[in-house]
Amino acid sequence: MTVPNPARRTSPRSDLTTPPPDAAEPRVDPKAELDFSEIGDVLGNACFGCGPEVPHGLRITRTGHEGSTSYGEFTVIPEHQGAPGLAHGGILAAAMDEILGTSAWLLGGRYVTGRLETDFVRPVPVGSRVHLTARCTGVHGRKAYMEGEGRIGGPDGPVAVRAAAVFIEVPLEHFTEER
Ligand SMILES: CCCCCCCC/C=C\CCCCCCCC(=O)SCCNC(=O)CCNC(=O)[C@H](O)C(C)(C)COP(=O)(O)OP(=O)(O)OC[C@H]1O[C@@H](n2cnc3c(N)ncnc32)[C@H](O)[C@@H]1OP(=O)(O)O
Repeated sequence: MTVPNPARRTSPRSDLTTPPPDAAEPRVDPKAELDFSEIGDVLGNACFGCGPEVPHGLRITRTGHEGSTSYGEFTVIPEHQGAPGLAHGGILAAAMDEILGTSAWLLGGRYVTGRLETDFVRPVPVGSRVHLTARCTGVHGRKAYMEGEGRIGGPDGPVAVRAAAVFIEVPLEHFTEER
């Protein structure tokens, strides 16, 4: 098994996903917390990240949140493989997108991913339970700066993936207008 080189940098952040010096501290909207599951129900459960019955989906379970920090879990199934026996990197990036997005939506706006940066730190075997954590590191205008990680086997397990992102706040029409 490949082990991460401890001398390697441990943050995936580029300048584009680093909050500017005048970014505001994230403030969670208590109403967003209350309405959170309701919004999900209204939009249906077809989400590849969190839909509980999506065939071969990630079926991420949101296990809680504290401030802008949110937690989730999923199990890597054979259909998530890239190399034999190991999770596909795109699957892990999708999982990070989902948990980072969850933390962004806790801020109270409607957010979409503008940029997602990912470090794949160690391979994730099929059958692994991956524990996801995300948080907001700053807000600047419509941009919410996010970071998070996925750990194997438990909340204190070894880090397998780290991500940093910018989510952009969009109006409702982003989702409803005809294309
Ligand atoms: C999302 C689903 C929600 C379901 C709700 C359920 C309830 C909640 C439950 C659960 C939580 C949700 C979990 C979801 C997780 C998955 C999220 C996804 O995968 S979202 C899909 C992928 N992303 C797209 O499809 C975006 C496609 N792109 C666009 O639509 C546009 O490009 C957009 C909106 C991102 C920006 O376009 P503009 O025209 O509105 O705005 P401009 O002026 O270009 O940018 C505004 C600011 O953002 C910066 N910006 C834009 N793109 C950037 C980028 N790629 N990197 C860095 N900065 C960027 C710009 O530099 C600008 O900054 P300056 O205000 O000037 O300082």
